[in-house]
Amino acid sequence: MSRAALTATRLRPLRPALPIVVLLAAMAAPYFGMSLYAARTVMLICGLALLVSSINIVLGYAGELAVGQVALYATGAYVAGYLGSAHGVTEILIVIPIAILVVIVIGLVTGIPGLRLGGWSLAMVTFFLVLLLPDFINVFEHFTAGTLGISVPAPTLFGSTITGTNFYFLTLLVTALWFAVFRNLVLSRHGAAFLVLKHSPVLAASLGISVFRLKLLAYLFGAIPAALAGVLYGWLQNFIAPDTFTFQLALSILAASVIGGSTSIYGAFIGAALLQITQQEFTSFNQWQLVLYGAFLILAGVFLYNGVIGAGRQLAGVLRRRGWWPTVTLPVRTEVAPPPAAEENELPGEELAVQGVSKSFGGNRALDDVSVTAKPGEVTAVIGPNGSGKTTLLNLVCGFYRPTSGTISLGSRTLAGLASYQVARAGVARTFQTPLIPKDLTTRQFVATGRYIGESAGMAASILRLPGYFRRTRADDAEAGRLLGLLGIGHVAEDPVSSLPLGTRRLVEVARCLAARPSLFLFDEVGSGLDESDLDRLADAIRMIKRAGGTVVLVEHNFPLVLKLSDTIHVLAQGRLLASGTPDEIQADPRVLEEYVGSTPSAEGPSSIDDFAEPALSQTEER
Ligand SMILES: Nc1ncnc2c1ncn2[C@@H]1O[C@H](COP(=O)(O)OP(=O)(O)OP(=O)(O)O)[C@@H](O)[C@H]1O
Repeated sequence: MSRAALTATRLRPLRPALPIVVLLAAMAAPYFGMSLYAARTVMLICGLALLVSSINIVLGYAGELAVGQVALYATGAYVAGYLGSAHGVTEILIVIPIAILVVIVIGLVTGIPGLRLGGWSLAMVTFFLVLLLPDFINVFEHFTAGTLGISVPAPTLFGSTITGTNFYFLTLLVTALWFAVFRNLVLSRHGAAFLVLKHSPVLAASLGISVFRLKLLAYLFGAIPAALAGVLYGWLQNFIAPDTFTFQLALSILAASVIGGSTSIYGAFIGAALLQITQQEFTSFNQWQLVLYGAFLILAGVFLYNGVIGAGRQLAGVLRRRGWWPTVTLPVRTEVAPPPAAEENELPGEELAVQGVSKSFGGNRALDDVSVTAKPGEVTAVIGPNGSGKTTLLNLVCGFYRPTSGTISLGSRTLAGLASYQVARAGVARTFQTPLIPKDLTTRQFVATGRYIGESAGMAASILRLPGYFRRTRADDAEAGRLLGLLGIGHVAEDPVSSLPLGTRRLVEVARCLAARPSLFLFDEVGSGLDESDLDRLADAIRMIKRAGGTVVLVEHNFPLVLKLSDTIHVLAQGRLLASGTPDEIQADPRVLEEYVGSTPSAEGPSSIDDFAEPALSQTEER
């Protein structure tokens, strides 16, 4: 890592520990004459905030619409009711784990088929879960007492009954603990993985993330606060009946999530408070709530990104730019030695062998019997006119498509037939023709997602903030900063990655690939849209990968860049391999010129392919 990057400073908005202050104030309130009504309101807001956080994890972070939280909420309440009234089990440390276990089982039963089928299946499965809830309650009448409802005895802790102010404290404590867990998870590399998944499952898979597993994990994780909310609600009410758990409630917590900001942690409290207070204070509101929530969801979807929290962040951004918002300068953590540069630490390059690969899309033969090899320590370019099959070739290598025939291997491993995330784990990293850039991540965080599969996931370490979490975060931060510096864009490390212009996004994608330290780099039109200085930096980075022993496949329209960097060039035309050779051989090949120009070279016509390419780098530079 460069000294400059190490000693650089980062600007962060001033964030007082507001949640802790609010929690302490709420804890102290009973000692300052808080009314029972106010305490009850706070407890109901906590319960709703737990429910809303369930939606935030699944929808706001992992991007999967699931509306079954109300069913899981009901499950938590009924578990507390059944255990207490039928078995006399009211011990908090027994009831809460059982409720969590039951909702996780329900989550698995609904989530596995819902997510396996893809598309809107999970939304449909959970929608019907809520719709059929009254029927389920009747079917399981033995446990639920059907439409009559069931009493929920007060909870106990080590034999002492928890009521009144103690129950108020219990509610605050459970809510605070959950939000600490939620915060620690989403502010770790796992939260970044959720945001990547939300933006693009294709990108997530290319980082080695199993989309199905991560979505299921988010869904199950999101079931936990719903169960907690249900148990607390049952204990608060001491009686539950099916008419509480309606589809109307499902819609209102969805609206609360959108109001607060679904990709936020504490926005859940804003949404929950608005929901609870409007319901309590304006009784006429209740008959209009479905219409109003529906209208609000449409309006918020169109005009508001990430609810009140998003609007607040935008406003803070504007104020900060004008110098009206306080900022603190944090030194970059320098106590950890940065990992060695790739050049000092050889890349594990392996040979890519594509043998006789064909791919048809219906009647369209996108690739026809193509064989290409790419060696470690070399840059292998694949060029060809639009629609000649270059991206299809990359997609086949990455496992996004399966070849109609032929084999693909990397070193001794066969890639064809592996799922895309398995290909990534086998050591393949790629950029995309249109860079896939998630929202709500800084550039540094995004580059660090390249390292997601490099080390064990450490979810428990992240949630509990164990030393391993800090070690990994420092290493991720340092490596991401180093790579950004290497590409000459270290100054954007703390900027939202989605705010970057196209050229910078392409360089950021290269940094993300480098972070994975893969055996094979697949660069898809990575030079497109870059100005000359960016192209120089890109060329330097590719040369560095080559020197470090990495295998590079470069799909590129910028012919001068290709000539400058490549050891071997393969030319595709209409899905077939037209020519292969060194840059000199390819430049001199009349078939290639004809394919690009549409005629054989003539005295009047262009003399080389790069007459048609975007002017960029001098070909006379060192290869
Ligand atoms: N998923 C798909 N479904 C149907 N046809 C496809 C699909 N992907 C690619 N094709 C077709 O395969 C052919 C090759 O497309 P491909 O995108 O690989 O070309 P390319 O050389 O990368 O072009 P460009 O330089 O414009 O990116 C085209 O005819 C395209 O329409």
